[in-house]
Amino acid sequence: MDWNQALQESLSWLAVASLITIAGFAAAGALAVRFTHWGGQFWQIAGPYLRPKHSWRPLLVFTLLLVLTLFSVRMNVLFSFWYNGFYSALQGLDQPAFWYLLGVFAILATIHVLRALFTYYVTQAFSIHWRVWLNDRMTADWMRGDAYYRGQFLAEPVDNPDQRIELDVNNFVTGSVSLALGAVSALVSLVAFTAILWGLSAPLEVGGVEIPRAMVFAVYIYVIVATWIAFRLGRPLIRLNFFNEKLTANFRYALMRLRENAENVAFYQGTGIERQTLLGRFAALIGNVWALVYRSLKFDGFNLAISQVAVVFPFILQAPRFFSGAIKLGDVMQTSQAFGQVQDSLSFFRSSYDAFAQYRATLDRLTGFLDANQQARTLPRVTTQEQAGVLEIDGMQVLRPDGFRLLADLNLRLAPGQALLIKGPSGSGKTTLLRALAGLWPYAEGEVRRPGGNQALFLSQRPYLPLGDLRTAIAYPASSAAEDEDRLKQVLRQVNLAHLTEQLDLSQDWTRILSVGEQQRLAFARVLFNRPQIVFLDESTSAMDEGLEHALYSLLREEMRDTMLVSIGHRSTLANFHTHRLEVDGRGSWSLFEA
Ligand SMILES: Nc1ncnc2c1ncn2[C@@H]1O[C@H](COP(=O)(O)OP(=O)(O)OP(=O)(O)O)[C@@H](O)[C@H]1O
Repeated sequence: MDWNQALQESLSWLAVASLITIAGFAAAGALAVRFTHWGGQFWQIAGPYLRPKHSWRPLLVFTLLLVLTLFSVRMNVLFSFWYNGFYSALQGLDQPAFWYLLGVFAILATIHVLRALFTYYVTQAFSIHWRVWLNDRMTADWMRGDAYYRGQFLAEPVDNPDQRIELDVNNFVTGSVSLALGAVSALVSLVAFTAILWGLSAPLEVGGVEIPRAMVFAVYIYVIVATWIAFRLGRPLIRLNFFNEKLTANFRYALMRLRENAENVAFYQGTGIERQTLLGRFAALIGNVWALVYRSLKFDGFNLAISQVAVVFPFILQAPRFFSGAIKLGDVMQTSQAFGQVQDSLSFFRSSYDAFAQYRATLDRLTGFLDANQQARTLPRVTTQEQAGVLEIDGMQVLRPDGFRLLADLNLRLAPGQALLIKGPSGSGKTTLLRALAGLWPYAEGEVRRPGGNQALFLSQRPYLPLGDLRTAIAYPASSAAEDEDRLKQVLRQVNLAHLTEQLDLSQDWTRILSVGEQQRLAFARVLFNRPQIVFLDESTSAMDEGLEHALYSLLREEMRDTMLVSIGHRSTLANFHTHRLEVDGRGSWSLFEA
């Protein structure tokens, strides 16, 4: 190799290889997207990001990554020629060449280090931007059209959306980048180093038959046979790794559930049975870990042995020519290196089999998630029109998921300041009616006109406090600004939670700290803070005594005279605060009374 020409040659090699690789990659990518299932899935997830319509940047950066991958292959090729020259100089006791090649090495090594760091940075930046975009898309898609809630009504609801958003998005991005660049690197290295081996190999006579370029054929046969055996040995690892993830998740879920329900378990003194569950799940996990260990012993043992043989195999093949003086030490060393590179490149496809299987599982989970969200959005819901200052229900039918009719043909109208109390036996569909009015319940028909957006507030049976500080919890779903401080304190005092006024900025797990009754009072503070035109209260005072319930309803009526109320409640004392009463029997019939 003429090192004076190396830069120029390398640049033209890089230009040609880049053009071929980019064209080949684009063509292979388009074919995969068009004709393979996984390609289609990939495009469903990543298409909107990679399309130039969105931005040219991702495509340009990925192209840069392809070029950097080729650059890395070229560096390896240069190093292999450097080794050749260096060992030949040593063998020839050629001191000037020795020092000259050390100088060349300094340049090569500097470029190599800078290239590696730059490639690392660009790969990470590309992955991070992609992950940010994908996370944004997935969470937005999950929230859009209430898919996160309505997904439960699908025939096959998706499991663990949290895992899909957090873990699978990350795995998808890293998997896509590493598999794509790994395959390109392996293929280009394969071509480049096969060419080097081709140049270094001589014919070999086996049983009187002369095999031309025997070295190249020997490498391929060696690696293909080794790959096939390793593949057979390693195949069960895919299943074992899959189980490992699943069993770990099961164990972690059991631990998390115990933590979530600590108080209940403690009251029941149920630690014995909980421990049994934990140990049972852990035993399953550990059983699988042992299976992984035994399988890895065979698999890694074989791989280690093969790579040890691979150290000497090229030397053995080239030994006769070296000792006969036909080739130099440098050629032998370069042969060994090229042999290693070809072996690595071919091995990539074997070792990636596992990674690719996991990648396909990730694709399944992400596309399954997007499809389920889409289906959840297309589930029917009552037609809701936003209209200020009125609640009108026309021809509403509410069914159970099994088709049983809970409520038939409901019609009613509320004007500002009016209040409706819904009563009926347990399980008669009162909460479900509120779900239908909120547009959440898919098994309902009819038309609803009511205030929308922030002007309607639904307080559900189980109080909900978001993560974060207390001011966020009070203002929810609105956000609170600094100037709201006085109003926040005032509404807290109004609902008898004056002791919390100094803790507005404290981030705690408020659901755990506050009693259910206090959480219900906080929900009333939320109503007073947001002042909506209509409030739906589903047994929102169930944990309070009658006196407190009376005080809070009186407060609502005094402070928000024009607000419409729709309450569900069992206590007769509630009737005083409502202008209308709707009684449902849970079999379709209903009666409306005016107070
Ligand atoms: N997601 C669901 N899947 C299947 N059935 C459901 C679902 N949600 C509610 N149901 C059923 O619909 C019926 C009405 O439930 P709903 O919660 O509306 O009753 P309710 O009148 O509010 O009862 P309670 O007074 O006890 O709160 C019940 O039989 C319940 O089991």
